[in-house]
Amino acid sequence: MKIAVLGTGYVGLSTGVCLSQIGHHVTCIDINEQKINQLLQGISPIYEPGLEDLLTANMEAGRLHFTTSLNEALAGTEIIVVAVGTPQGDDGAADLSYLVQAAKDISAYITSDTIVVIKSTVPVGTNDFVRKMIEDQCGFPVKMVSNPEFLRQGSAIEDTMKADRIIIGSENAEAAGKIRDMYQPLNVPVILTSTRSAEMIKYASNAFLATKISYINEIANLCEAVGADVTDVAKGMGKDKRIGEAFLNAGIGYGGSCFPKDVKALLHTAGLNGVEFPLLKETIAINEYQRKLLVTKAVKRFGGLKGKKIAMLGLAFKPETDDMREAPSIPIAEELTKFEAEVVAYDPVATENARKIIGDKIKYAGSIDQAIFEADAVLIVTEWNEIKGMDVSKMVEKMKEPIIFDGRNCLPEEKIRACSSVEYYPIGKPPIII
Ligand SMILES: NC(=O)C1=CN([C@@H]2O[C@H](COP(=O)(O)OP(=O)(O)OC[C@H]3O[C@@H](n4cnc5c(N)ncnc54)[C@H](O)[C@@H]3O)[C@@H](O)[C@H]2O)C=CC1
Ligand SMILES: O=C(O)[C@H]1O[C@H](OP(=O)(O)OP(=O)(O)OC[C@H]2O[C@@H](n3ccc(=O)[nH]c3=O)[C@H](O)[C@@H]2O)[C@H](O)[C@@H](O)[C@@H]1O
Repeated sequence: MKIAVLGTGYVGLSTGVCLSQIGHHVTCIDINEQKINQLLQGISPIYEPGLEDLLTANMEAGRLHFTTSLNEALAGTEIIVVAVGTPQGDDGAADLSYLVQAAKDISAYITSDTIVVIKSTVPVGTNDFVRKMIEDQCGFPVKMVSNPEFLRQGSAIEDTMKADRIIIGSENAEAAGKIRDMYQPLNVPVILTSTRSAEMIKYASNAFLATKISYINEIANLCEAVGADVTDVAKGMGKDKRIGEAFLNAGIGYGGSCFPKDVKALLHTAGLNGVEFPLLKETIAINEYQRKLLVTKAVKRFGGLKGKKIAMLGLAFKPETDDMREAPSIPIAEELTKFEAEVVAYDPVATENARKIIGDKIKYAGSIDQAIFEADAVLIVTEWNEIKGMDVSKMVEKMKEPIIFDGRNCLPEEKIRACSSVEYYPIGKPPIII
């Protein structure tokens, strides 16, 4: 099939690469010339394991193309997949301005046979609204399909090629069937729904996962108060198949480009429709509290942070990505500087992106050793393998005081116990003090 993908972010690129990998001819288009120039050289503009290899292989095989030209991408194409950003607007609602522009862009090129697939995460009713917009401009009925994406950054390719399910929402059975055929080589279970249900499935899934995280974080806070261990509690809960083990890692709250904005957008949709949804309000409130928890703990331990050298290990919102959108490291750095601490941060790949957001109110180190040298405390913010694998006994020897606040519960207990002197404060577990 001949397919065009609008947007070369995490979703557009992963979709383009995976559809070409299963034999389709795909042209990806972006308004960002710099991204397209990089892609034309076979360079991925984002850090995503495995992406660049598949990108270059499919380009060399002649199945994957990149352009900034609407005409080149859209003329004569059978399927147009829209994967542009839908960031958070000022009022918490999804900002649909990129989508509206994309709809205007494509309406000049589509025919009555073209299928328009919206893969971006969009509020319920958006497919109907976009269809009307395009139909008003082109003057014939348009075949729309809602096909939300469920990939995670850091495992985008694996998640796309081996998805748990593919949601195809459409009021047009022929269009839905064609999109099912498009994905057929992936051999993944397909669920056919209305467009509105498909749109809702995406938000309901993300909000549920975010709520699961806030729930375990609240249990963690209670575990600390009563002397229980949240890791054991989560393990014990997760073995119940009705609960499941995934997304029960307590920590410093969820971040990233989607959970924070999607939970708020769903709450906004609820409000517009007269549904209060207090559960989601609590999910957000718990997350806000959790994001600052490491600083709260450090302030409690030291009685104040003025002049203390604090090493932040990890900046990206999660490992295996250089994405800093809504990363907990941002409010943590802000809080630490508010308390006049001297902050030195290290991240294996996200430093450049972090510098653009956090700026020079903190220092950036080129290695873990540099960051922790003579530090009064270490705050573990992202559980990169390099950070999990550190030699903790050697590390604490280089610090002024051997104090560690582990926001991801990622350092193995035996490594802590092997230290001759340490104060280790995890989340939702008793501290280890030697
Ligand atoms: N990042 C993720 O892990 C996931 C994101 N999503 C959703 O997918 C959508 C896209 O997300 P990301 O890929 O992270 O976005 P992104 O912000 O990384 O990339 C979006 C791209 O679209 C381009 N763009 C904007 N307007 C355009 C137009 N008119 N024509 C062509 N290109 C245009 C931008 O230049 C940018 O390169 C969002 O709705 C997001 O909520 C869904 C699942 C996972
Ligand atoms: O809509 C989206 O953009 C995507 O959002 C998330 O994917 P992603 O944001 O890439 O990353 P996750 O692995 O879900 O982690 C999100 C945040 O939750 C945190 N988290 C995750 C799991 C957990 O047990 N505990 C926890 O604190 C992570 O540290 C991270 O900050 C969803 O997992 C994807 O299914 C969805 O497609």
